[in-house]
This record gives sequence, structure tokens and C-alpha cells, in this order.
Amino acid sequence: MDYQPQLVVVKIGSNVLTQADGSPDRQRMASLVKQIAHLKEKGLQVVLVSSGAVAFARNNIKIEEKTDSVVRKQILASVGQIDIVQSYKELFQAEGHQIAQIVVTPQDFLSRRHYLNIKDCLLGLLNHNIIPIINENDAVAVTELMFTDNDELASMTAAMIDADTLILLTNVDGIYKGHPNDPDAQLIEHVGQRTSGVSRYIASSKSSFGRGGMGSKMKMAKKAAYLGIHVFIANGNRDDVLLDFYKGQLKSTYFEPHSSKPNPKKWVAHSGNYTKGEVIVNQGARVALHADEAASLLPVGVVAITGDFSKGDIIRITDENGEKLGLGKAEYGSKKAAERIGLNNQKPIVHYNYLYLYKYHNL
Ligand SMILES: Nc1ncnc2c1ncn2[C@@H]1O[C@H](COP(=O)(O)OP(=O)(O)O)[C@@H](O)[C@H]1O
Ligand SMILES: N[C@@H](CCC(=O)OP(=O)(O)O)C(=O)O
Repeated sequence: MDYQPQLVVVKIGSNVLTQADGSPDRQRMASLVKQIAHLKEKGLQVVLVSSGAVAFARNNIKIEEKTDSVVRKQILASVGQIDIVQSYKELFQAEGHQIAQIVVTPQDFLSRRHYLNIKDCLLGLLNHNIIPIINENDAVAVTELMFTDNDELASMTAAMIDADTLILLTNVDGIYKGHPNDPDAQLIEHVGQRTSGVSRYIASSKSSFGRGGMGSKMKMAKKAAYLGIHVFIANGNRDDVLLDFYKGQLKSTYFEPHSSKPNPKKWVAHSGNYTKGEVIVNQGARVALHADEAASLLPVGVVAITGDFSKGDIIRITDENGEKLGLGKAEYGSKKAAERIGLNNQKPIVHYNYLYLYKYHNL
């Protein structure tokens, strides 16, 4: 490893914490806890994003057949979350560590105030040497109001707290050039800034308990790397996976980080699924945004505004052909923006510091 990790977000997928029959794999959990304790002893700060609430409850409670599928998941998640956190509490306590639980929804990342509140809380916990354990609030975030999966939540968290490293633990060693069950499939060990074509290897199949699949994992890994974070997709079922990471011997798919970007962009970059409106821009604005020199988005290049947004909301930027160019924080609301369409000498609708363009991270 050619850098010294200091602040690491570790995401543990449901399938890592469950056995083949779906029951909790407490031995695996205990091993990962011991390894995190070891990282802490070595002076690293660790934030844990853990899935598994639904999986931990699945075999434990009987839910009536006729129960609505969303309610079923809410019941499983809210029951299972206690078990997950209780188990982590006992295991970390045995290692001499305190934990804290934080459950969040995508909406909490959409509001700048909530975003900063979560960030302050996480940094406060870390300053007090307490290990934060984060999961999606599955009782509240249902259907379209959910994160794609916890890989997205982990990547957003890593960006939020300026972590230097994101480790996504799943049940395979990383992204293979083919199906991971195929013995001839080769592991992609390194994804550089200019690597392309990785997505063609990703099959839509998921692990038995996973939500988003490898496609979303790769997308989130690439995004975090673009924001300056070292990202590893690795196998949480391998003994010593985190110790190997510390020794710089981790078998994984590693995403090399781009140079670090200013902080506000990290928030904007991760709000893409939760925009309040859209600004459609003409060819001139498109060229300006894609030029090497940094440019803010001015009303003169805007041809239409959709949605109802206020100052500070995240908006999508699209060209006239419908191509999505990026995201930005609105400097003023949709009403004012609509009045200024096509006008010269106006305040930018999105300032460069709060503009995040997709041009860099297409794989
Ligand atoms: N090219 C690929 N390389 C590795 N895994 C892949 C690939 N294509 C699809 N997968 C699938 O992605 C799964 C991991 O994603 P997912 O089920 O979301 O895991 P998790 O629950 O850990 O988030 C693997 O178990 C594997 O079946
Ligand atoms: N929040 C859910 C997990 C959602 C999720 O993304 O799962 P996974 O794909 O296994 O990381 C739970 O705790 O059951």
C-alpha cells in the first residue's frame, strides 16, 4: 500500500453476516469485530456500515402470509436491527470498545443541515473513540425513498467524513472478468482513473441476501474514488480480510483515487438520486461545463427549468438531448431561475464549487 490509511469506512454486506441457510453467522461477525479492534489498536479510526438487519430477523419471526411485502421488510428490519446492534455491542465490548448506532434515510443526505448534523455526530463519536455503526433506517425508508443499497450509504458516508479509505466487504474477492463462479474468470485487481469497460463483466445476479448487486457496488466505488478515496471491494468471508488490508496484502479490486476534491462537491455528488428539479442547458453551456477551465452555470445558458426547488436544493443538469451532465446546488429557487432563463449578467444558478459533473467517472 502506497499510503497510510487513517480513517476507514468498512461496509459489511448481509451475506457476509449470514450463513448459507440465512441464519446469522455470529462467528464471522466476531472475527470482523476482532479485526476492526486490531485496526483501532494500530491507530486507525473506523466507521462501520453494516447491513444484515433483515437477514438477522428472517428466520426468527413468523410473519403472516397476507402481510404486505413492504410492511414485511419493515418488520424484519426493525426487529433484526436490535439483534445486529446488540451482537456488535457485546462483541466490541469484549474487545474494550464502545459503539454507537446511527440509522439514516436518503432524505437526511439531501438536506444540507441534516447532512452536517450527521457529519458532526460521526466526527464527535470518532473524537471520543467510539465506533459508529450505521445502517439505513429501513422502517422509514421504503420503496422509492431508499438508498440503492448500503454500498451507496457507505460511499456517501466516506465522502461525508473525508475518509481516506472505503472497504466494501461482500462474498466475492472483487470484480471478476466473468462470473465469479467460473474458475477461469480473472479478478480485476486495479481500476485506474482511465480504466474503462469494467461494467461489461458485471452480471445482474446477486448474492442470496444482497440488494444492489455488483453493478451498484462498482458505481459507488468509482464515485468514491473520483472523490479522492481509496476503495477496495473484497471478500468479507475470507479470514483476516481486514488484517490483510492493513498489511497491504488484500486480495481485492482496488479503485485508485483521483486527487481530492473540495468538500461541498462530495455532498453534491452523492445527492444524484434525490434531486428536486432540473435545469436544461443549451450547447454553449454544455461546452463551457465540459471545458478544462472551471465554470459556473449561468442563466444565459439555461433553456428550461423543471420541478419546484428552493435555494440550497440539489438540481440535475441536463442538455437539450436529455443527456445528464451533472448535479449542482441551486443558488436560488426555481421561480427566480425561471425568470432569468436566457438572461445575461445574472448570478450563477450553480456555483462551480457546488457543481459535480459526470464526465469523469463513466466506466
Ligand atoms: N463480474 C462480477 N464479479 C464479481 N461478482 C459479480 C460479478 N457480476 C455479478 N456479481 C455478483 O455480485 C454479488 C455481490 O453483490 P451483492 O449481492 O450486492 O453483495 P452484498 O450483499 O455484499 O452487497 C456476488 O455474489 C456475485 O454473484
Ligand atoms: N438495510 C438492510 C440492508 C440493505 C443492503 O443494502 O444490503 P446489502 O446489499 O447486503 O449491503 C438491512 O440491514 O437488512
